[in-house]
Amino acid sequence: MSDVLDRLAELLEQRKSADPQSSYVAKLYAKGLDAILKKVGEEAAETIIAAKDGDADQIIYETADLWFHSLVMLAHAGLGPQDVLKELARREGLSGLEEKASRPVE
Ligand SMILES: N=c1c2ncn([C@@H]3O[C@H](COP(=O)(O)OP(=O)(O)OP(=O)(O)O)[C@@H](O)[C@H]3O)c2ncn1[C@@H]1O[C@H](COP(=O)(O)O)[C@@H](O)[C@H]1O
Repeated sequence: MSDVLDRLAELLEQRKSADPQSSYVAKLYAKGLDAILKKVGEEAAETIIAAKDGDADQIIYETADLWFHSLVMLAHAGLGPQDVLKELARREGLSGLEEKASRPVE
């Protein structure tokens, strides 16, 4: 499934040189970092409301909006989904170590 994130990240890179009139993402880049962060904030709030309402379809829809705008924010910072996935993988390794460390010595 991370293929979807990689393909989207590549598209977001291409949009850095696209015409803002022809693309939502190019328009967002043209507006700048504050506009991108505003969208991340709005989508986070909409995701929270959807989760409170408990409607599964709406939770998925709003989370997709939040992930998408977070990917735009990462691309603006010269980063991508693989950077975040690497960090999660690193934590996965860490939690394994913590688990082992907390096991009683036999
Ligand atoms: N995944 C998305 C995606 N998710 C959400 N959105 C847009 O994000 C916006 C969500 O904002 P809102 O829900 O607040 O709706 P809105 O009121 O229309 O938005 P604003 O005008 O307030 O910004 C909508 O305009 C959606 O169209 C997306 N726009 C683009 N993509 C992907 O990005 C690719 C490149 O898009 P373009 O740059 O438009 O070609 C597309 O092929 C898609 O794969």
